[in-house]
Amino acid sequence: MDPTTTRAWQSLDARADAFDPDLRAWFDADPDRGARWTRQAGDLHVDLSKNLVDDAVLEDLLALAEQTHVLHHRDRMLEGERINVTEGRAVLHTALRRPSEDHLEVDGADVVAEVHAELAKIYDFARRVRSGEWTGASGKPVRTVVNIGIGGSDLGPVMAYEALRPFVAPGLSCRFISNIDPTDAAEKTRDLDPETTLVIVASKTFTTLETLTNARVVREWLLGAMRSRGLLDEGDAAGEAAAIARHFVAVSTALDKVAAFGIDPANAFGFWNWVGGRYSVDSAVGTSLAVAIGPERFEEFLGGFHTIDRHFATAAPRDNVPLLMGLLNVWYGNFLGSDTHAVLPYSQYLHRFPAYLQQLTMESNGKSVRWDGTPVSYDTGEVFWGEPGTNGQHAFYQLIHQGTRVVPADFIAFATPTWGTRDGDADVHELFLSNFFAQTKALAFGRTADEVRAEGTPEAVVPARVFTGNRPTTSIMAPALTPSVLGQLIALYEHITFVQGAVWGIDSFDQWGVELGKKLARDLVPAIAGDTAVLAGQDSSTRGLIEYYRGHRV
Ligand SMILES: O=P(O)(O)OC[C@H]1O[C@](O)(CO)[C@@H](O)[C@@H]1O
Repeated sequence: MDPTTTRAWQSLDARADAFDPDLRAWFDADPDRGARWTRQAGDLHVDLSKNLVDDAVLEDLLALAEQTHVLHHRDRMLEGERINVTEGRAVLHTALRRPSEDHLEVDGADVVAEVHAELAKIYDFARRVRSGEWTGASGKPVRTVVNIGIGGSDLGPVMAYEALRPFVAPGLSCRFISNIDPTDAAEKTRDLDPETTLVIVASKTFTTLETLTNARVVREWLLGAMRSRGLLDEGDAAGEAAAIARHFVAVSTALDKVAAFGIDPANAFGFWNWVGGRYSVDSAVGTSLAVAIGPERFEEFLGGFHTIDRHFATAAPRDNVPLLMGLLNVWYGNFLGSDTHAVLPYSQYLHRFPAYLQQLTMESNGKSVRWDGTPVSYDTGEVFWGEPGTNGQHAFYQLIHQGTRVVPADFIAFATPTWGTRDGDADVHELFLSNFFAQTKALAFGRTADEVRAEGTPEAVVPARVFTGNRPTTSIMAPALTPSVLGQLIALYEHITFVQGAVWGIDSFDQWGVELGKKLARDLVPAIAGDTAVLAGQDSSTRGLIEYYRGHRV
């Protein structure tokens, strides 16, 4: 449906015209605003009070959710209806983290049972690798797991691995190869010991050019390195197959294609086409993580997702954190003119979280037509971006504090640093957190000209030192960055993304927008290689760029 036809949308439109937010005045008038606008979801303590929202706007936003049937749509997703209409698929990433005693039948199969059967295989494999029972071809245990994948088959695993580094088994590490730029695989294999390396080729479709190319490159590297160590003879096909069987496993929904690539399907972990790539870190796509942190911690990770799934499914609308945060994003994007949204984790371990969220949110909600193919007449997905604090403070926060654009921002922090710290680091953590607390305060309340003057600032400089305030933020805190809390954070953003897509009436689960570029890249290969006829058929810009490349390549 077209959300602009709802009464709630029209009311929000009218409200936005006259909206004159004043966080200072709102906090002064309501000493309980902080508590009144704080919600709990699992371990996540979410303070919404520094958003540009009052009770009237909240009521309209909740009415908008009702009039666009967001919660009905949520239930259809959770029950396995084919809400990914352009691909005719169910959307069931939430089934990946349901407990084994649950049941959910889709197309005659109990998907929860299937999930747990696959998890059991992954956990068994992870235990064998971690214990040293699984060895490479020369009998040495695995020291490095190399995940080859891209998009959802890379960003989730690498983000979660980085976030949970303190839980990684000593002596084990992961590397991630994603880019088809040959320097990526070259750099990641340069100092690797092939005898102790296990490669996981992760691709939902097992057709992705980057991943299959990198898998071939790394296979050649591994076999070549084995040969140069005298562990394999030139032309020994059986020896090669045996080496591949010990050093390569795959993750995919297309096990036939895995076999065609030369990986024994017995060494493959599957998932299902009802899991979108960007929603797949908690499927077999997370195998590298399961090996790195171990099955018990991976279970906690899944448990964290499930906690937020339950919250999203059951919490009353006005306490439902993903619903509220999704609706606030709609408020900023569609009514207050924000084009972007910053995510600023005060945790170095979360340094890949914004990049992960970029795929989750922008591949999901960067759409211009609704489910029924009709064009939207309003903005959809905003640009998500971010960097960990405090680094960002010394880079782009200037614009968030004093620029002309309003950038709603989510600040994320943890009470206890717990790991990666040394004795005495508690003080440093407090300095770190003082920045987290200070930034949202500065953004909300700013600094008036009179306050600046009172500091003795020369009059000529006063305007430049004024902070208008009223820069919206949400603060998310949790006790510590554990596997469970990471799962909770990911699920929170998955459901925020869902809520926005549901209000806009778009299909958040397809990604046709990535296809054209892939096709054109394939079509251009002959022109780049020197086919003059194909080159002549290109537009003048593309032709000129290819000619430049051909003229300058050394
Ligand atoms: O896992 P696959 O099939 O290799 O796809 C990788 C990524 O490519 C995309 O399809 C986009 O091209 C993403 O949606 C996906 O996560």
